[in-house]
Amino acid sequence: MSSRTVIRGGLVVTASDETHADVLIEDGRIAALAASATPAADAFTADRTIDATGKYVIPGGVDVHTHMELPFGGTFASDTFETGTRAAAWGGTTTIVDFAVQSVGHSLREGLDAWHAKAEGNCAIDYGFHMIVSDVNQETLKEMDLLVEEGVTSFKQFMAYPGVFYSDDGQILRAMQRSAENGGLIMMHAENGIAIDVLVEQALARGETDPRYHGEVRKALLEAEATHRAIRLAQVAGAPLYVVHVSAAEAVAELARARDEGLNVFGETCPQYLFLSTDNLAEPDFEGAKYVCSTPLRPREHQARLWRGLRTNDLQVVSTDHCPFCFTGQKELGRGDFSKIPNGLPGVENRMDLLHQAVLDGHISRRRWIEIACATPARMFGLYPKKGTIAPGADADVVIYDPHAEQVMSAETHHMNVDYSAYEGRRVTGRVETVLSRGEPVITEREYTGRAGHGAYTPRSTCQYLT
Ligand SMILES: NC(=O)NCCC(=O)O
Ligand SMILES: [Zn+2]
Ligand SMILES: [Zn+2]
Repeated sequence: MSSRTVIRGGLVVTASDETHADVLIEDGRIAALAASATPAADAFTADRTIDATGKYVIPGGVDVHTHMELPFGGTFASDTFETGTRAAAWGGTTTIVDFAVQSVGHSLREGLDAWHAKAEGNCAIDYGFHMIVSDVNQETLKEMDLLVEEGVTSFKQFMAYPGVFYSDDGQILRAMQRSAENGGLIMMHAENGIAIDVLVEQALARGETDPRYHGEVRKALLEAEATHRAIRLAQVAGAPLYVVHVSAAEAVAELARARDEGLNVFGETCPQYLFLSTDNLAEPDFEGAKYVCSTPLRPREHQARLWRGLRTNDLQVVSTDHCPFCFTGQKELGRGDFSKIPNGLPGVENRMDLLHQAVLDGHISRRRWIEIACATPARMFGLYPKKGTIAPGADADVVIYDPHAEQVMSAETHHMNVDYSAYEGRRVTGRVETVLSRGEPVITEREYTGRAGHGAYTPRSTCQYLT
């Protein structure tokens, strides 16, 4: 039986437009938009009406960098696909793209199957997968072609974490050459991990064991150097490149230079680099461990360059790199040795709100908010226009957003399965009120009305952002 919902009276904000319009949803998709209070809109009939007067009607967020249940440093990221996707919905995100992991000595297929098994039947919102390639060999390269065909069209490689996820330059070049042929997009963790490991060893030998040394050894110059090297390897391979979790001003400069040269090089940053800094890493009593992630938080001065990059489109996407570890029992593994603190921050629930606050603070425009958090990530990873916009034919992944509601971020009230908030006590204006995923209410006026298993695996086409 056909079901129809109409959202009336809101300001519909997409990456390209802001219009007071009513939105008609039919069978899980956007059926039509019409200017509010006009005969065309009044003609919309529906089983359910949502009053969005005074609110924004925005596309559901697309977070293309999450790590639910990631094994790391002898433990696992604390959000499962069930808890993590529920929290994402609370924060106005309706699609995640998570990272399936190939372990060294195993195939891509084994890794992908394992991640499908973790996610299937458990997600509240739609999801797709990138593939972490940890072991580039002839078989892996062939498998990359098959994965692209079946909708896993992006591959993460690491210039960091020697002995775990690390690929050397030859392996990176080979994977890039393959992606130049098969249409895949290489996502790069750009830090010189070999040099960093030397600095880690030297710091520990000097007795520098506190969390703040994590930030000191993972130098901005070593992020910039790796970013430069990745760009030039991609150029030699004739492949596009997407650099993940960019945090250093010097790395943004490398991306900007390459883009000025006309290369298909893209960059993502994350809220933690825009809103947090080495001040957090230096918090006493081991509290700084809460902020250990890689690339690391940087001194506050880097933030202005990141915001500028977002405005000038030298950075195109803000995703979360959501990779939560509880302070108790997980981050504590690194007491007395910062290199044993599991790397990662929680944030899947906070991204849309923090970026809305950035609109209010004058860093970005309202449409740019939607562009970097919804539309471009969808385009970059082959999900557009099904995801990332509000237009006829798109999935009805829609958020009713109250731009005036005040909230204080806190672990007391968040829904992520982690015992601290990286933004504890931060006041922001703006809050998600209602969330639809393919027309189904997941959050209804700040009550969870979704269900594990509603979220569907979403195969992706290749990158739609190439020039
Ligand atoms: N970023 C981080 O610290 N943890 C997750 C793994 C990664 O993205 O490198
Ligand atoms: Zn990474
Ligand atoms: Zn990550």
